[in-house]
Amino acid sequence: MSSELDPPQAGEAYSLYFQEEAVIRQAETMIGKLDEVSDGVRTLADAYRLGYRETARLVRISDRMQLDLHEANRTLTAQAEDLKRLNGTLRKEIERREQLEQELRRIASVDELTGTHTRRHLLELAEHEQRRSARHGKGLVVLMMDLDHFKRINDRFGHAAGDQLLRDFGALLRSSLRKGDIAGRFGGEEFLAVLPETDLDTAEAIANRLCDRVREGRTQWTGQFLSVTVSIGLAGTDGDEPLDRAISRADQALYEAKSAGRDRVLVARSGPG
Ligand SMILES: Nc1nc2c(ncn2[C@@H]2O[C@H](COP(=O)(O)OP(=O)(O)OP(=O)(O)O)[C@@H](O)[C@H]2O)c(=O)[nH]1
Repeated sequence: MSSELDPPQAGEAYSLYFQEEAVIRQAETMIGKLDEVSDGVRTLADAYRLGYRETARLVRISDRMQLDLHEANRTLTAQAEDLKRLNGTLRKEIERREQLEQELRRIASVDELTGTHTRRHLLELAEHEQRRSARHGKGLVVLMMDLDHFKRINDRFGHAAGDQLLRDFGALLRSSLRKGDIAGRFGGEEFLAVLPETDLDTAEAIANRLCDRVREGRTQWTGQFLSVTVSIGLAGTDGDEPLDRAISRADQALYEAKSAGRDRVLVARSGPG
C-alpha cells in the first residue's frame, strides 16, 4: 500500500501535494543546517570575543609591565648615579683620612723644630734596636747630649734665636750619624742617640767629632753669628741591659761632663758595654 508521502509509483498520478511536501522537507533540512551554521558562527564569535578579551588583557598587563620596567630602570639608573657619586665621595674621604693619618704619624714621630725623631718615636725605635741587638748578641751605645748654657742664649738673643740654634743642631746631628743610627729630641735642648753595633771607642770618637763640629759651627741670627757647645754622656750596653738603665747611665755621664766644665764627652765605664 502506498502513502501520500511516498513518491508516486509507476502509473500513479504525480501529486502536487507530494512535491510541496518534498520542498517543505528540503526547506526544513536547510533551516536545520542553517541553524547548525549559525550555532557554529555564534560559537566562533564567542570564542573570538573571549580570545580578543584575553589578548586585550595580556596587552594591558604587558603595557603595565613595560611601564613598571621603565620606572624600575629609571630608579636603578638614578641609584647607580647616586652610588657612583657616593663612591667618589668615599674615595676622596678615604684619601683625605689617609693623608691625615700620614700627617698625624709624621707629627707624632718627627720633631717639628729639629727634624729629628720625637721622644716617643725615638724610644720606640731605640727599644726595637735594643731587642734586635740582644737577639744578635751585639752591643750598642747610647749618647745623651745637652746644649750648654742654653738659657743664656734665650735670655740674650730671644727664644726665636734659641729655636734657630736647636734647628741647626738637629741638622748637624742628623748629618753626623750613620744610616741606621737613631737620634731624636729627648726634651728641651736635650737629645738622645742610639748607635747600633758600635763599640764604645768608636762611639766616643763620633761624639768627639760632633762636639767639635758644634763648637765650630755658627748660627746666623739677625746679622750676628751665634755659637753654642754641647756636652755628651756615653754608655755602652751589651743588649741584655734594659734600655732605660743604659739611658740613665749615659745621663749620669752627661751630668759629669757638665760638672767637669761642659763642651766635652764623658763615657760611663761602669756598665756592661
Ligand atoms: N728656644 C728654645 N729654648 C728652649 C726650648 N726648650 C727648652 N729651652 C730652654 O732651654 C733652657 C735650658 O736651660 P737649663 O736647663 O737651665 O740649662 P742650660 O741653660 O742649657 O744650662 P746647662 O744645661 O747646665 O748647660 C731653658 O731656658 C729652656 O727654656 C725650645 O724648644 N726652644
